[in-house]
Amino acid sequence: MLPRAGRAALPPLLRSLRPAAAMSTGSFLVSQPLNYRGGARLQPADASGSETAFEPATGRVIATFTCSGEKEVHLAVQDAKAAFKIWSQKSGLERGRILLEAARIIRERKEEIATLETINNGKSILEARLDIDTSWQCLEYYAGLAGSLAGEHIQLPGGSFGYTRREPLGVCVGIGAWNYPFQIASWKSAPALACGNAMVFKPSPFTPLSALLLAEIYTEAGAPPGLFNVVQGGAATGQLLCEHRDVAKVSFTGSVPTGTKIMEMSAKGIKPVTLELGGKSPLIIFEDCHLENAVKGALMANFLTQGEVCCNGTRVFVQKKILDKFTKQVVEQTQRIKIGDPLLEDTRMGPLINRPHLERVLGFVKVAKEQGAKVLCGGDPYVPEDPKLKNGFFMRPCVLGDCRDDMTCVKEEIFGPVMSILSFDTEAEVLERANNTSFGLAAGVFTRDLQRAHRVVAELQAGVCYINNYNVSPVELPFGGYKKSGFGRENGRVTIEYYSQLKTVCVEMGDVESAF
Ligand SMILES: NC(=O)C1=CN([C@@H]2O[C@H](COP(=O)(O)OP(=O)(O)OC[C@H]3O[C@@H](n4cnc5c(N)ncnc54)[C@H](O)[C@@H]3O)[C@@H](O)[C@H]2O)C=CC1
Repeated sequence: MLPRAGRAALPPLLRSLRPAAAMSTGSFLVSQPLNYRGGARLQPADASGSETAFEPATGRVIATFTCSGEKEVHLAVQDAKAAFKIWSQKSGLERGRILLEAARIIRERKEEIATLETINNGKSILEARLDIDTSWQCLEYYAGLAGSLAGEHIQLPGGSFGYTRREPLGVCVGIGAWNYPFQIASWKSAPALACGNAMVFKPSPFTPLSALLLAEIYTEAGAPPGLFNVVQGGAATGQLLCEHRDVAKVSFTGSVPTGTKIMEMSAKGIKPVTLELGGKSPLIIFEDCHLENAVKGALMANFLTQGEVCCNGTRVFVQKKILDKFTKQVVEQTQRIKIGDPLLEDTRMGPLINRPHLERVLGFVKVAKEQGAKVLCGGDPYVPEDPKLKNGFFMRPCVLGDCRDDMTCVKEEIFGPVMSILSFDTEAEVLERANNTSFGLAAGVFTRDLQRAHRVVAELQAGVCYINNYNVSPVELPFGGYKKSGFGRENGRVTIEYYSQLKTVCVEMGDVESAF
């Protein structure tokens, strides 16, 4: 392990954030630059408009910042290129040691990072802490793999041989969504850096803050300046990154329409892409399930992070015999979810990300009603008693009954706390209906029949399947989608292949046998 830096050596924002208890809902304001380049925070060299970030719980503006223009994007990529030269020459073990130190710092500062995440995203502090846990675990996991990255030795006739080298790609770009800001930055950067790449990361303009902490932590852990840079901005800045000629790869998390554009832009430069896109995942509850677990699973599948989760199992198919019992329990438990100040320990659901998104989600509920669905609970705006939260973007979690496959709420990704319950009779029927979507991110099945569980999962067209649980994401397991939910994977050993390339070296030990 590297020696620990003392408190006095901390970058300014980290100092200003401590202790986490000093930050409370309604008080935090950002006053420092939000770009990070060459190992320091700075204002971008040029601008391509500006953006505003909110505290969703209060509706307050907490940051107004400049979006990076062409010059700033270029400088960030050049800094990353310079760092890549140093970093890619290090052994895997040396890189792993720095990642381990960064993981240790994240663990040590978990409370302040989680607090900042909650203020900027709105998710409950309980969930934000879990996000930070999966983040440092991801760094630890790839730190462990870094030292074992290797090629192969292949014997050829006459004593000749070949070998392969697993080499990094160069400067990788990460573009993130707003629902898991710190975790997305960690899930992209950890495997990228472990393989010897450098990264320029662009967070969502809704959640620009926590990626800066990760950047500062990498520097504090001993990464060369420029190894992990942050540029702020929206679509225009993202586009500049994707189109930059010195960028070797783009890893994107976000919506299908933006993913399509990323792929088109990357195609022009023949750049590999990883796309982690949206979903409309099925959760199938068979009558022989452990009902209590299935109910808990359905809530986990729908209401984490206010339902703003790509892999949520929002189409809940329930076998007819247990439909009423299951629905009753789901509704009771949903009504008990405590909504409010996300920094309070007992809050289980915070506000949605912003007002337009809240209105969009409420609009889906309205259309569902018009199309014949029954609102069994929630689905309306919520105003907490605490006066400072009166302008927050809260709604009550919603369970929709009497849903049909042709309803908008069953077909489209809502990205909010809205569960649609559908009934089914047979396994064959439910499989066909579950797969009848252009998405394929995740799927779940609850049953006590072991053979049925594996048979059903084998037929489900989804990149991540759960048996008797939902929405757990151990970093050891690959995560990613089928169909329009994207391709490439994050987490797990396989992700090394998405951040590295193989060089084949052919060695002749005899004379050249020429055809001429
Ligand atoms: N599969 C997965 O792992 C996850 C997928 N998502 C998906 O993300 C979506 C919600 O996130 P949003 O931030 O609203 O998605 P979005 O697609 O609007 O934005 C995602 C990111 O792309 C950037 N961007 C937008 N236009 C761009 C362009 N033309 N070129 C380059 N970058 C551009 C945005 O600034 C942001 O950083 C949902 O569909 C959700 O399912 C979210 C989290 C995880």
